[in-house]
Amino acid sequence: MNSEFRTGYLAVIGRPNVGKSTLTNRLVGAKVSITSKKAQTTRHRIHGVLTTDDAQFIFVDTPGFQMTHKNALNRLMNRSVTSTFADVDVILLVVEAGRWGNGETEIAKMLPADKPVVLVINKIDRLADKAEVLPFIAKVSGLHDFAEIVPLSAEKGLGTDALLAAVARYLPVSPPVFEADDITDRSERFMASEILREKLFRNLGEELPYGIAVEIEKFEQEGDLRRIHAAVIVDRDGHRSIVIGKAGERLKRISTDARKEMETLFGGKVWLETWVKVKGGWADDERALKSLGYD
Ligand SMILES: Nc1nc2c(ncn2[C@@H]2O[C@H](COP(=O)(O)OP(=O)(O)OP(=O)(O)O)[C@@H](O)[C@H]2O)c(=O)[nH]1
Repeated sequence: MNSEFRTGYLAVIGRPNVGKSTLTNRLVGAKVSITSKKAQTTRHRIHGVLTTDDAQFIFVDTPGFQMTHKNALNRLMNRSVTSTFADVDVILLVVEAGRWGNGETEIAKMLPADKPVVLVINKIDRLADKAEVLPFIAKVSGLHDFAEIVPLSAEKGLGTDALLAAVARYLPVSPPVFEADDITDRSERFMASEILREKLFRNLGEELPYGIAVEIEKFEQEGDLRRIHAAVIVDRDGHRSIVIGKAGERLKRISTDARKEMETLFGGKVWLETWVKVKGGWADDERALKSLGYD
């Protein structure tokens, strides 16, 4: 192995809708491995891993920034900031070409001084003339001491290699944490739980109970069909109704969103059964939804 191999943790942050998910998915794709070679040094959940010849990029979840809820930033300021930035090596702040608004100003205030922040200027495909980005770069470079500024289009895949090259420099020299190509159904299982978790975050917004977790209890494959049994685990009985929603509608929406994304990712039908479990005891009688999807 390359003795200069680098491995590090990255947080992708930014205002809602700037393209964080598009960027992360473009970089990571479905290639996720959960076989850790050594103890994880992060408290974060891993969103995805990209391994190249020279480096391993480990993308961590940044829930505070993934919520579309208008109070997401307040919430983040109150309690998530430290944990979002703890343990990562590089922060990728994503903005849209030509747009630096209040959201960006607020986020910039929270950036830690001791971590490299790479500014990603996304959606440059929208610019009629790519040179239009130059005055914007000049402007934003004065707003924070960015380690690098990289214009790109996450959707079109333009400039993403340049981003990786720019980011790799800030990762510590260290062997990979994850196996490079170990794509097994365990990794699909992992992706399934991450997708469901993300849908919970999105749909519950500010109501997201503390300590909520997802457990994939069964993951079976028959041809192209995957049968997945997932439990959403909450701390207290009162949290269950929050997740389930009126007449089970919320959990149904969450599960449908999750199933659709799983089907796209896995390239086949998914039969997803989801229910809510209160930590410490099963609540099968309250099983919210029996079978979803596979229509
Ligand atoms: N034109 C263009 N659109 C993009 C690009 N990247 C993302 N988008 C679009 O921007 C919208 C938001 O993208 P997401 O990746 O969901 O943004 P996000 O920052 O993850 O959003 P939240 O999860 O709500 O915080 C989607 O409609 C994307 O298709 C890009 O490079 N160019």
